[in-house]
Amino acid sequence: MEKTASETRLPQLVAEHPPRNPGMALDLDWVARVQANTSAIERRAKTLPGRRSVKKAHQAAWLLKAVSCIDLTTLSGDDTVGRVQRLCAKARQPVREDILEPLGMSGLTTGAVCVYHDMIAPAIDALQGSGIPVAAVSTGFPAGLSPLHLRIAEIEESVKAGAAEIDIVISRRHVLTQDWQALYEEMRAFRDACGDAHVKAILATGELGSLRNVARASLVCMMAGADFIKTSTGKESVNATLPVSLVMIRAIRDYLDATGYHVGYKPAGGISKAKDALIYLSLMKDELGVRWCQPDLFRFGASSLLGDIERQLEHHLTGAYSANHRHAMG
Ligand SMILES: O=C[C@H](O)COP(=O)(O)O
Repeated sequence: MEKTASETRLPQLVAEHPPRNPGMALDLDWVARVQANTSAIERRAKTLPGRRSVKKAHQAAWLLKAVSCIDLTTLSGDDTVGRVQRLCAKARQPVREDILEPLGMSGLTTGAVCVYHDMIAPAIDALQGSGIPVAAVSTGFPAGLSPLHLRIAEIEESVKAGAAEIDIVISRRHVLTQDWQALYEEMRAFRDACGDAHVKAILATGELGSLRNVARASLVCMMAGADFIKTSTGKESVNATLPVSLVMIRAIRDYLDATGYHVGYKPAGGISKAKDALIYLSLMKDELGVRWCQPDLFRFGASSLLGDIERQLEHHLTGAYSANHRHAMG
């Protein structure tokens, strides 16, 4: 990505939103044709961290871009209203004013706040007037093994409670047994239950066995109307990785080429360093273009990334790092 200065400068916001992916009939021949060359993908992924993805002069702008793409997340059994309120305050003002002002930035927020169903109402209250959407994880997150009718009812409840985005988990067994029809029908039912709320399909890629399965599951979920495909719940032993990201991003590109519809991408789980955020953004730019570096088509699912980005921005301005407690998350 290290090209001319104008190419590496932060792209201006594009106002127009592409139409929502309506999905299409399940095309099993297309699914069967999908392959993934694991060694080539892993080779390419290995080169990504070594590259200086963004010129130093433009790093602050890209880090601010990364902040606007974060689904600021808390998904813990011990979540409380107080914790969610503090997280929402952070989503409204993700970076301290004294850091933002010299960078000429105001009105920056995270892309969304992501919580369990019970925390939707407190999050909506705390985000009132900010325009920040609440995303809810659903369908028996993280394993997705509760009865189908309960998983669908859970989506409906969360939409009724005001979640604008629903992060569903797929049944991994449908992928592991290559039952694409079952995966398609499940995803279609989830999408229908979401109504106007956007649906992110969590593939739990660390449990899918192969990159080819990741590619095929990505395609089937897009055919069934997923607005976003997302790597992980953050609870698997392997979460977002660069090889998996390459496969999913290329599936998004193939789907765009074939249908004209834009599907978003959300790597999630274990992304906690600013430098990793820059690698992901530069990967999106290289593979799909700058349009996919905006929050309606790209999100990070992350609970601790924001703190490191704020530290790096402060370092960019002052040349020094402050203590972690100055960048508390909630
Ligand atoms: O979807 C978001 C993930 O659960 C967050 O994972 P993390 O806590 O590893 O950042």
